Amino acid sequence: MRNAFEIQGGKKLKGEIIPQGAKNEALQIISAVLLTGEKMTINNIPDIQDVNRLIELLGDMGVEVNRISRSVCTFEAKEIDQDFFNSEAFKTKGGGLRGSIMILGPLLARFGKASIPKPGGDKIGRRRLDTHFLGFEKLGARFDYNPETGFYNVDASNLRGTYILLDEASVTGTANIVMAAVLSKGTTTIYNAACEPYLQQLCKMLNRMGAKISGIASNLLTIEGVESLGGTEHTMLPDMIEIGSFIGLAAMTGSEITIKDVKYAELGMIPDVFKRLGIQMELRGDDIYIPSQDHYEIDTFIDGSLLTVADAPWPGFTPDLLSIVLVVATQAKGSVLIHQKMFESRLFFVDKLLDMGANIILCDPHRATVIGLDKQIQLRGISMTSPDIRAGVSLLIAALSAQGKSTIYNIEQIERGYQNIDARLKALGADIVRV
Ligand SMILES: CC(=O)N[C@H]1[C@@H](OP(=O)(O)OP(=O)(O)OC[C@H]2O[C@@H](n3ccc(=O)[nH]c3=O)[C@H](O)[C@@H]2O)O[C@H](CO)[C@@H](O)[C@@H]1O
Ligand SMILES: C=C(OP(=O)(O)O)C(=O)O
Repeated sequence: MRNAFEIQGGKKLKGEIIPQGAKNEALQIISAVLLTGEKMTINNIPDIQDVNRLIELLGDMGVEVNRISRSVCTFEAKEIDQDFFNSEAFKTKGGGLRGSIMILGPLLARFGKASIPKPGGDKIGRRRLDTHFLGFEKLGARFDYNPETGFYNVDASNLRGTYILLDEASVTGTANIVMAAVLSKGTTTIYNAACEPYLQQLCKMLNRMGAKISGIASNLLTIEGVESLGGTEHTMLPDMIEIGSFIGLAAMTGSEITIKDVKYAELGMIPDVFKRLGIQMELRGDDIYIPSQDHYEIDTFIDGSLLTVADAPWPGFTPDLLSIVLVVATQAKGSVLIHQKMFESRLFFVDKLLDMGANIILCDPHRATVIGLDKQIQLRGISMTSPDIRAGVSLLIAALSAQGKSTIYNIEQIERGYQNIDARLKALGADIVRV
């Protein structure tokens, strides 16, 4: 199996790149097709493992799936094969990705019961699901977890709207509860709701299907339950995490890159965080143009103290881009403290960057101080294994900037979230071979 990339680093890249549709939005939107028996047409679907697995799972459940092209798919969830939920196939496939947890809300809303194997996803620390189940319970569901089978079973024949204060602003948790609430009786109020663009897109689509959700983009959602939902068409936003990854890639490799049609207004503080690392960029129409730059200098706080880049629930900075910020900082002038507040095992990949010659002090599992090399010393190519999706891309960026050859193993981790990444980077001049 060809599951490694061999990279000859040190080349400047040049050209235009189109971001894929957003992975984390796609997982919500595709789960939501279960809420109606009518036809749903979904555009700009990223052709990546996680999303393809979810689409396959829906097909196995009995949803009529028509893949018109790699990026457009129609779904009709007229009937669902309830026996499939007891099968080994469901255990393997459902457990294979984190996003599968979001079929629970729609299944509960429409069929009154659902079960799901403990979901997969990255090993980036503890990833609890309390918010999801506490929310379902508030709506009147009962759930149990069977440690022997590894299944969560939820029963909810009569969901009723209520006031829910989420114990944390969980992204997939909010999506799940919203999808359960749209068909519940009465009014549901969700406070401390996550409000990422993924969720805004989901809520807007649900409203087009006939749902009554207000407060979209805020952390207070009000949902008036309706009897049923109809079909609609939906187009995914460009993937903001991919856009951030490409900004980092351009800076680190000194490349001139234009990222096309980014939907800038939806990127929140992402461009500003990269600008504080000293990276120049220009908004041209709706494209981000990054000139080739040999140096970039990290800003300090106004009082002159060391800059900290930390994650926070939206509109804060997404944790999914902190690994990329970290790697880009290794070649900046100046220093920065990276504070990964949400996940406790997402910074350990810095060991690989240390092997490549980067100057980083891992203070504790959540914090790393990066002392930039200002491109005075290039990183060295090494062999490494990708531990998770974003660390994987960060290592790929490091390898593309490094002197000599690097090999990255376990690239499924990268490919579950980045579409055709080797071919797309090769088109910009990168030297990547799949081995
Ligand atoms: C499929 C999908 O969409 N995955 C994304 C989703 O995962 P997911 O929805 O699983 O992540 P959650 O938002 O539930 O939580 C992520 C982590 O942050 C912690 N937490 C969360 C909210 C909060 O207010 N305080 C807090 O500490 C949680 O305990 C957890 O450790 O959101 C994460 C956080 O943006 C992203 O990294 C994932 O890429
Ligand atoms: C952590 C991520 O994905 P998942 O939640 O699917 O593991 C991610 O997209 O960075």
